[in-house]
Amino acid sequence: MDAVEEESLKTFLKWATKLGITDSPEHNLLSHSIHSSSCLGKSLYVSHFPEAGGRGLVAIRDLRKNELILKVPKSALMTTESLTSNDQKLDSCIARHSHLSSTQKLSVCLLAEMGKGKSSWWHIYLMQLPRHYDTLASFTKFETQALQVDDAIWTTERVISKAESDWKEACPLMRELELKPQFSTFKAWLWASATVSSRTMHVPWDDAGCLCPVGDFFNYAAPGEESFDGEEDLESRKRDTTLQSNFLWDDTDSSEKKDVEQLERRLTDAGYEKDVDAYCFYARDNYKKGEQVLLSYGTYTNLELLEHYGFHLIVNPNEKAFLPLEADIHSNSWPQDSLYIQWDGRPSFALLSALRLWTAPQSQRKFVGRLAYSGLQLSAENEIAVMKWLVANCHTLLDRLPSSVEEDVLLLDFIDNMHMYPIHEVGQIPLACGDELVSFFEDNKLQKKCNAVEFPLPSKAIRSLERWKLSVQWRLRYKQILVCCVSYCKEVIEFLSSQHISCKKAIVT
Ligand SMILES: C[S@@+](CC[C@H](N)C(=O)[O-])C[C@H]1O[C@@H](n2cnc3c(N)ncnc32)[C@H](O)[C@@H]1O
Repeated sequence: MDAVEEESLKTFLKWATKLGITDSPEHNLLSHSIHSSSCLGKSLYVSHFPEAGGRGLVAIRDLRKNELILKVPKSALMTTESLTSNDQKLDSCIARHSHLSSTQKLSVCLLAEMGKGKSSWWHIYLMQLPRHYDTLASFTKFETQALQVDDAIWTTERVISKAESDWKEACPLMRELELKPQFSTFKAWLWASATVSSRTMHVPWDDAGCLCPVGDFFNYAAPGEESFDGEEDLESRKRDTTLQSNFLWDDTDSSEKKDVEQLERRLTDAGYEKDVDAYCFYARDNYKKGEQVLLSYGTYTNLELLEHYGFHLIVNPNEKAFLPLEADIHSNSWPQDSLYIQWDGRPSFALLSALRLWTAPQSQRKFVGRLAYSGLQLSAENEIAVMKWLVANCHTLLDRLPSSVEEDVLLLDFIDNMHMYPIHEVGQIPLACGDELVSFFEDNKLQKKCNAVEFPLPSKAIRSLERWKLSVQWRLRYKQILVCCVSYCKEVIEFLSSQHISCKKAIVT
């Protein structure tokens, strides 16, 4: 953090203190000195975590799981309501455009507030917001194609066109508000909508949520990593629930459902609490002094994290790799989005069950249906056929993609070290993904005389490089899951085949 950023952070933390934001919430808010120079310093402080989210919050003492560690009063939350209540013109214009979604309205309010510059009551907070984001909506065509997997490319294209149509719909409102031209461009819209998407927190009175100063410094940890007090993990509980509600036990005990609901609620470590009129944040785990304190924003796959937050995780227990499936595999009963390969390479409960049933002879399907839906193997032959189907389909998919795992690893290594080369002769770069690299240079208009590229790259190209890297990392992770699935299936085949042989031997002898 440079001196200017440090000064700006200090000013912000002092401003936040005056609003009653505190990391020592056990003390009465009123007794907490509003003359203190920082609202942090008792439990948390702002720090930098280059490998885990950049700016974030560090524990400055040991924290206990479930301990209340931050409280942000309602008066410090930025919402459409709070922004319009101080601005009559904004209020009446928004009211005339009631057809816009709540996120469109909050995005416009945010741009209107930015347009006020230093005269905005929120100016000090607005200066703390990132200047740009890497969410999918900001991906160029080149960066989108770099995802390689059709589903991911389609999702990105859909997200980009949704952002464009949202902006076009909001343009008449922004014209009415007479926003300065730079605050009503598509680029400005992308910034505002990414701010809303990546930083808002749920509040019960507005679907768009709220911007929560200081609370929005928490970086993300995926739910599913921590233990649920010795209970089985949520995914398996959820799977059970899906199974129960869809097929076999429609008369599920409602206490069972409540139990799962309760577990789901505990996925959120923060929430608006009406009785104290404040947003309250609880430690999701025990933290040692010096550790980054994280928050779970919800359960997301890596593509969803990219879409809403502009990052993804190397290890994400909620990651899913989808395979193209023939219609009759899922037509039976399972929702299509439950049929995937898990982050560890194992087929999901539903995919395994659907494949077992689909692989069984047509005449036996009715008879073995109950077994399959209960998650049981139908027979060793059936299981081997399922595993072989998975191996073959993973291979087909991997072969169809333009680059291999090894090539992606080399490319990422090259991207990371690019800055170390003073000048590149593009034609001489010995990389399997050389064509892609040339496209990156062309896309960013970086080629100069004699095909050479000058470093350091301009800042626009550096940002594009970051997004390209996110795409390559994403597709690499996808391929690694398929590779893990192949290994897993081969192990199962080997195990079942050896058992089958020893069984036959036992019968013969
Ligand atoms: C609510 S903000 C968290 C604070 C943010 N780092 C900041 O500087 O303001 C969410 C953003 O932080 C980043 N982020 C959060 N958790 C992350 C993680 N585990 N890995 C990488 N980036 C993360 C992403 O850019 C995301 O959009």
